[in-house]
Amino acid sequence: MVLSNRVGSPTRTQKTYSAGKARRRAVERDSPFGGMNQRYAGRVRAPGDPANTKSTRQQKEDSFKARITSATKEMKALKMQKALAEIPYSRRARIKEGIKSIESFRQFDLLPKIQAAIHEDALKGLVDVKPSPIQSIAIPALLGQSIGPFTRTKREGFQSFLLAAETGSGKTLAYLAPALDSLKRAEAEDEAVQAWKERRAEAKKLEATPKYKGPPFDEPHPNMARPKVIILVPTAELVEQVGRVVKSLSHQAKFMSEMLSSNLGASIIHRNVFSSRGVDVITATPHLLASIAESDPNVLSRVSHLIVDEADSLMDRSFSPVTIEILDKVTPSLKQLVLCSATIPKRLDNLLAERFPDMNRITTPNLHAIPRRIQMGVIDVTKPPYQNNKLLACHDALWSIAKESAAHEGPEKGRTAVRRVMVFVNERETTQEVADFLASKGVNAVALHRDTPEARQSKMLSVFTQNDKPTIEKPEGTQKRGLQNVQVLVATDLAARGIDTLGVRHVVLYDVPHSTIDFIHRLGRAGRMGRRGRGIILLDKKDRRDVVAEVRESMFLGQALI
Ligand SMILES: Nc1ncnc2c1ncn2[C@@H]1O[C@H](COP(=O)(O)OP(=O)(O)OP(=O)(O)O)[C@@H](O)[C@H]1O
Repeated sequence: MVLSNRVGSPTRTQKTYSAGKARRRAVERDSPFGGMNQRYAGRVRAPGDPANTKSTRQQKEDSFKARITSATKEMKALKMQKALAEIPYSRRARIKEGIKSIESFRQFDLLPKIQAAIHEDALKGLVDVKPSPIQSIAIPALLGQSIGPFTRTKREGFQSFLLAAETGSGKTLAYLAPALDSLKRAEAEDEAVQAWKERRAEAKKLEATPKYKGPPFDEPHPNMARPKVIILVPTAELVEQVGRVVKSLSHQAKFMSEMLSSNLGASIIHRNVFSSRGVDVITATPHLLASIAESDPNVLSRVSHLIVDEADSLMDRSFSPVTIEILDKVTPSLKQLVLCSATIPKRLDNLLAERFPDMNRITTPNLHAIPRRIQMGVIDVTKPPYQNNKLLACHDALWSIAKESAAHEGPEKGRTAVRRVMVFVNERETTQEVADFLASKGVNAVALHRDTPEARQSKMLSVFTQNDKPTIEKPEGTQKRGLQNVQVLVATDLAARGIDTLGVRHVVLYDVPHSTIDFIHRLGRAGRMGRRGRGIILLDKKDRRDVVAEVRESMFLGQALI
């Protein structure tokens, strides 16, 4: 018995069979049904194609690459309504390289008082402060300084910019610092304001003397009710949030700011904006500002900087008429228009290309990618023990968060950290249903939606925006007690845009979001500015598993969603 040394080679029958198979395949490929039921989309080469002369190895490599690209394209085409504009990876790499050279805010041509306000007020308490990627690119570009990946932009008419960066990446400071810098420089050159300041300083000195009996200084400020910088945001909460940052910078940088939202009563708005004090910066919702401008057109007569934060919302169908109306009114005096957003939906992309073809688009390398520091887990609600009971699954998700927190020994013995969790749903009605169910199980849960009174909305959200680390006495034993250390806000997309939820590490996606844009905004409430975060998504039978799988894969690979 001798073993054959040709055991690896195909037999004659096998050879004939393979040749036949190859021939049949070639015929099928050219038939009207060619290309169907194939594992990979192949490429039929015509005789004489230069690719035929490539080495076998090269051909194999090419076909592998083609297979991967076509498989990825096919997969991407399947999903998510292709809602987001695509940004080529070559451009992202170029920007990433440019950012490396920026290590400190001191590298920017910002006035010393603005630098001081950033370090000592806006980012107070943080050590080793470094500009975030969007700040590294946007601040020099808006200042017209040639450092980083963007070169100096041309200055004629008004300049327009789009700042697009991930959620929680410091966009507010990226647009505020250059706008305030420009405001202070213009003020230094404004003779009327300087003369008024001198007169006021003298009058104040006089008023401080004990013998002075005359009237107090009440000469109107030259900028009375005529702001130079306007920041538009979509909701009253954001007016307060952004307005607070502006106010914090105003102490050192010395300017006057106001907030306009329906949360503040109409009389307060009237008293503040039309008082004899000047106002330099206004943070407002578009509708309120437009209605004030209607009664007094002078309000918008000297605006040099218009900032549209959350531009993907403010340029959508419901807001865009009023946003554009304000833009048209400020255009004669405008120097810079800045649109700011965490996502560039295709619709916004097209609108900008049409209306502002010369817009400077400033995007970060990781735009549209959910950071890898956010983990996402999935609970399949169709499986036991849930049997399509989503409410139960949501309760269990919170239970696992509570347990994880209780297991973590905090700095104080016998105490456990309180976890603030945001649960996002698609429909307003579901918020109350979920909150009521959780409350019936002893969870501290509240519902927030468009019908919640605005003052109450702010109060609810304020718990989740605090950057503190509350603790409670460590619960023992029963499940009910275990859930005392979670605080839950059940909300619609209303709470998903722009709110700086620094106190949130966990987000539960009760419903699968309608688009990648909503995925980005909702998951973006956790893991802000370099922090870690966790998302849990509940999948029921009507949900698109392929979409969720793809989002998870993109998150794992650190790739942009489309
Ligand atoms: N350079 C920095 N270093 C550390 N923290 C920063 C820096 N810049 C801003 N922050 C902090 O990061 C947090 C998020 O900033 P901000 O709200 O501006 O993010 P955003 O990009 O506007 O988010 P969103 O897209 O959700 O609106 C804030 O609490 C802010 O104080």
